[in-house]
Amino acid sequence: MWRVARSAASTFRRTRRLSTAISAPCIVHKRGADILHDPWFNKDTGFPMTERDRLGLRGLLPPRVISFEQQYDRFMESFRSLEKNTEGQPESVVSLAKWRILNRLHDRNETLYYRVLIDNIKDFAPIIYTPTVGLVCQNYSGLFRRPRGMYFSAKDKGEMMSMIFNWPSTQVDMIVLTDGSRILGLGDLGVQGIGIPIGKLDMYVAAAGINPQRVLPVMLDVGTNNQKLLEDPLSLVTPPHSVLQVGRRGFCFLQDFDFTDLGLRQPRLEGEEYLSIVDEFVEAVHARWPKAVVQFEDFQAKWAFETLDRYRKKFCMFNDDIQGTAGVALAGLLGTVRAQGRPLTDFANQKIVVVGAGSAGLGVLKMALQAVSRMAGPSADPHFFLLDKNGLITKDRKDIDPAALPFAKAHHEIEGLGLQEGAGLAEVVKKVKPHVLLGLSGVGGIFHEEVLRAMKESDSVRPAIFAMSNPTNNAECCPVDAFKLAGEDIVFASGSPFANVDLGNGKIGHVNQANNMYLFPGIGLGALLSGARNISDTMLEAAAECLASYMSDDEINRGILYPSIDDIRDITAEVGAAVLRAAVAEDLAEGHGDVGVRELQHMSKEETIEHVRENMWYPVYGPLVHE
Ligand SMILES: NC(=O)C1=CN([C@@H]2O[C@H](COP(=O)(O)OP(=O)(O)OC[C@H]3O[C@@H](n4cnc5c(N)ncnc54)[C@H](O)[C@@H]3O)[C@@H](O)[C@H]2O)C=CC1
Ligand SMILES: CC(=O)C(=O)O
Ligand SMILES: [Mg+2]
Repeated sequence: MWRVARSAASTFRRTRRLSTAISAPCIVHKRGADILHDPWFNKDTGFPMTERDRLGLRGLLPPRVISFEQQYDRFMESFRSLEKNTEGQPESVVSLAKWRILNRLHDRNETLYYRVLIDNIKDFAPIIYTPTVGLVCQNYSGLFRRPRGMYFSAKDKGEMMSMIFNWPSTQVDMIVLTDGSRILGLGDLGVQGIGIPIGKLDMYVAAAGINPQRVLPVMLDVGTNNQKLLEDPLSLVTPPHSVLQVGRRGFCFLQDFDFTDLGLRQPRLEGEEYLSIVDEFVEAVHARWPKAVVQFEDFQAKWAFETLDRYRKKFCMFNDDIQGTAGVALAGLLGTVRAQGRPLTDFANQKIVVVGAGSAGLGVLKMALQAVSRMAGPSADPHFFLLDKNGLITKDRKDIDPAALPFAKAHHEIEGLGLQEGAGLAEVVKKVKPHVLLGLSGVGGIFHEEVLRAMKESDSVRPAIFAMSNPTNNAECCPVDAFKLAGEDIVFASGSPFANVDLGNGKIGHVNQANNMYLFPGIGLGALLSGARNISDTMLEAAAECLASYMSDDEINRGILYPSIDDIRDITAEVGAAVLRAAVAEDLAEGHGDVGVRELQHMSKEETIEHVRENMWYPVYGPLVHE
């Protein structure tokens, strides 16, 4: 059994879980074919005979009962043969074929789907999350088969309070919401952006053990400013050739695809009209599920900041691109200080060039500034340099974004370096000689040869290059170029996964994945289990510190800043516990379920971690009981 196991260690982990997993009975209000068509309850051929009798399934399935393990093996076999059969095909073709086989299982049998996802997270995260999820969003209207999640459009104004009750689950714990306006580095994809909340919530189930019956992906469709979607509803954002090639290989067929965009065909709402839609949605959610945690995802910067300010004190919500990214980047930046053999307080002296002054870049700098102030006092003078598409941002910038103002350089700070307003990236890197170059620009390849070579002259013994933009093609540089041009001693991180680099002579250039996936599941889980009224900066700092301290000195010395994605449940349990404890300490916790605040207050750190672990859902076939 478990032929897919890649190592003895993972086989052991899986076997242990199998034998200790407790399968509580689950009440269903359906019978017969309705159960087979419901992915929450469907076990395919895995229904035991007693259950088939009890639920009116006898005769609706072939007679042989197939065990969960056999179903798992069969799925993995078909996945591996798909890999084999698509060898040599263009990468987009292979990725979409893999996404489709997983998506079909997701739509049919969630227990089996999440089990294969959890056990093979390293292989499957790049399919259900970045980078393939970007390709899926770009082609979403064509790939659409069954709805998943909820769609609230500008046309639903006045109806949302009743619409929210159309969702079939009585309890929802986690909601991921997008308006599709800035999907990864791919821009405005309108309603097609729904793939992102779905992918993020898959990570919530896999990493944080949120019960998939209690998650809700949401698309707020207020129109799109993507001319292609507006003007040419019969075309995809990317040409459908990849889909056609998959068809020729026999995995899907051209006639399967309906190339019609599925969203509102109108320009995006702006100003008060826009906000009134978001207000109505947030109030409807709060009315039905007052303790649900809401994650805002991939909103264009102006609305990302505005909605965060507007709701963060009123509801339990956070913006992943601003706040989750900031924590992951800060943890990585603290790791690079350790990798240089410096004490953590030296972070205050690091020269950091951030390229991209949007929701992510500004979020990172804001959190980094808070960290420097904690270390060196409020009068600390951090050495941060911020660039956007118009180059270095200084106080001379006309119409400067108020959110960027705290990081804009004054004339006297840069004149000694010979820099001025709007200086280009290569010039800034050559003159500043930064310890860290961090990209959150969404522009693929802007850390070009001249920039990377300039990093070789960094004042750091271990310069760090973070090319954090997603998906893969939007990364500011690839690791092979970074190690080749900036030197083998660099520390490297990217937002989407890349393979480690073979540097020859047995040396490996380690590629870290600096992605908010290491924090958002723990932030959401910790907030949920604490019953926090809202998500404070202290809770977010606790998450970042927990991630930063997770790695051993040996790993850090080898340039490994983040845990392996195989350990994502472990790190999420620790982050969740850190967030929970911070909420309790700050008096923001109200308890969750039958665990009240007093009980949470009395838990030690280890007990809190154990409590978080025990509350993680794990996919097993439990007995179904009809009511
Ligand atoms: N690794 C991770 O966990 C995360 C990665 N991201 C990625 O970061 C990227 C940016 O996201 P947001 O900040 O939300 O986008 P945004 O659209 O709010 O900001 C982009 C910024 O980049 C700047 N920019 C554009 N072209 C540039 C150029 N040629 N040179 C310098 N700056 C340039 C823009 O002026 C703007 O300030 C996206 O690709 C996204 O996928 C975002 C969140 C998390
Ligand atoms: C990872 C993520 O949240 C982004 O690229 O937007
Ligand atoms: Mg995002």
